Amino acid sequence: MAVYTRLGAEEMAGIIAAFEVGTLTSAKGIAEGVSNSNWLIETEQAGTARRFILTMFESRTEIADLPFFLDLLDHLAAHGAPVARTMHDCEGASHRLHRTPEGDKALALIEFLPGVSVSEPTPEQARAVGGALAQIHLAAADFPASRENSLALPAWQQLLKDCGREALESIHPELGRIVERELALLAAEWPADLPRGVIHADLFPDNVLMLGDKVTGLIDFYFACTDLFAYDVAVTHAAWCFSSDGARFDPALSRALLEGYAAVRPLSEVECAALPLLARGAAMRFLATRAYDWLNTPADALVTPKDPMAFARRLDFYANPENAGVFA
Ligand SMILES: Nc1ncnc2c1ncn2[C@@H]1O[C@H](COP(=O)(O)OP(=O)(O)OP(=O)(O)O)[C@@H](O)[C@H]1O
Ligand SMILES: N[C@@H](CCO)C(=O)O
Repeated sequence: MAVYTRLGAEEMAGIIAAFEVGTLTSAKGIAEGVSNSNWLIETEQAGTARRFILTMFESRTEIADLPFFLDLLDHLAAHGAPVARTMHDCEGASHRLHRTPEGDKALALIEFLPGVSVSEPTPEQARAVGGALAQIHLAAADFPASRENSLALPAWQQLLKDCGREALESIHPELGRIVERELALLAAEWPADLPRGVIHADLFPDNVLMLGDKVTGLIDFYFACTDLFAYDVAVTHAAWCFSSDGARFDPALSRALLEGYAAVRPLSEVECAALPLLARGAAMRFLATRAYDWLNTPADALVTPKDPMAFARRLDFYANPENAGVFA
């Protein structure tokens, strides 16, 4: 479920009126998603039905980061990337604050894009996703703002330290040892001088809308930041090329994703050479946040934490020298 804040009908009509997109005709809470509250909004304007997504940002998103995220959507859409534009309100603002019993929360109204998220991607779909990822890397080249990656190596180290070795070993007896070994290697060898720019940083299948083999929407840019392009390729590889439990690697998806990316933005030799290590980092990023959530989510919480071992298995795969050829 992902509607954390209740909005009454009059309240919702008032919110939508401020965006001047017509009269509200329906507002339905969206079940998917875990971080924010989302509604599918329908309005009628001059006899035409229009659809939008209303997002209320819950505690995980810093309001100070919203101009970066929302201006980025507009920039990418204006450069022809499959990304939803934000609807600006009557004062020209990309987001508004709304008073709720838990304090002021930010709201944004975003263009509705057609498409569904695939759960069993085909190689042709992976190829299209690789191409769309490269497209946003190129399209963001002249985006003027930047944002530090708040989930880079120092954050993984801190999150895993906060978990504690004993707690990690309660998830799996080997996890403490693996994390210690891998964090040391990543800290020693993380590349600093590869091409960088704005990256999505979380391009999982549930953040891509597709119709057949075509990408119709890249969504959920709320981890977007300025970091290595090849790291974003590694994140997307880890997210798309395995069964969701991480137990099975699919070489056809991997080949197609990498070819799709390279067809739009060829990777340099140094970027290709760094991919095996960056993929270990990508697996560690999701292992760290998932392990932290696994250990710190109250049993009666509305959301079920995701399995950290699914990314420990991917890490194991990427760390195995026999699999180095995957990125060759
Ligand atoms: N621009 C859009 N057009 C159409 N549908 C959208 C759009 N943005 C979001 N959605 C729908 O809303 C759902 C929830 O959105 P999203 O994944 O951004 O939620 P979240 O809680 O913010 O993120 P997450 O669960 O990844 O932390 C998506 O699965 C998708 O079905
Ligand atoms: N895509 C992430 C959740 C949001 O960062 C995961 O699967 O762990």
